[in-house]
Amino acid sequence: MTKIKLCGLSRPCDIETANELKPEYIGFVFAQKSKRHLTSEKAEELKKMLAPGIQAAGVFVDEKPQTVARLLNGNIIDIAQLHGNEDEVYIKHLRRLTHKPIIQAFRIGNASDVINAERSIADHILLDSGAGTGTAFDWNLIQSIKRPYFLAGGLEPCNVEKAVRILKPFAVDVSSGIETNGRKDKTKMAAFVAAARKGR
Ligand SMILES: O=C(O)c1ccccc1NCC(=O)[C@H](O)[C@H](O)COP(=O)(O)O
Repeated sequence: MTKIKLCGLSRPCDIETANELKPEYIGFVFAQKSKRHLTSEKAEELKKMLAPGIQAAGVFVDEKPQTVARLLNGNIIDIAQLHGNEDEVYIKHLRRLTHKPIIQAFRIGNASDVINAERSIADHILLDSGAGTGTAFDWNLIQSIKRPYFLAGGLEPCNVEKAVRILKPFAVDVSSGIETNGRKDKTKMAAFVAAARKGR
């Protein structure tokens, strides 16, 4: 059954909404240049509010492995989402610092990107068009992928049901599609979760 990840939560009211909607994952963005960037102190405060059973992913872009491991081992996040140029050497290094799971994100522009994603040594792969940009990649490129994946990029309440029904991803991941004027929108979050569940 396709799981749901609501990414880029940054306010207590976003966590309250997530606790009501019960997605399997939420995401905190630690990428320095992101408009959704959170400090570790803020993330810790929000994580304490999060209902048990919802896992918090931390989104990083080429962050020091020690910083990622500190957040994982301190239970501020439960899973690391690597969204930069992190390679096998980086992932092996991070694995020596923590036993927590790792998602590696891939930008899918052609068939070789899909092959690279399938070969990842990370626990999970996430297929995206960019980095929280709200645009979709060509789903035809992943019609015959064998490995389970998080589907991301341009998902919205109006297209997620179809994505789940046709592609049957391990999980769907959304950020821009549940925002209004750069803030998470409770109505859109609820509509997204309902539509994703309808497609299961
Ligand atoms: O959200 C960001 O600002 C961000 C910055 C740098 C790296 C990754 C980032 N976001 C990742 C995500 O929000 C999602 O995993 C995914 O890209 C979905 O984004 P969207 O297309 O906006 O739904």
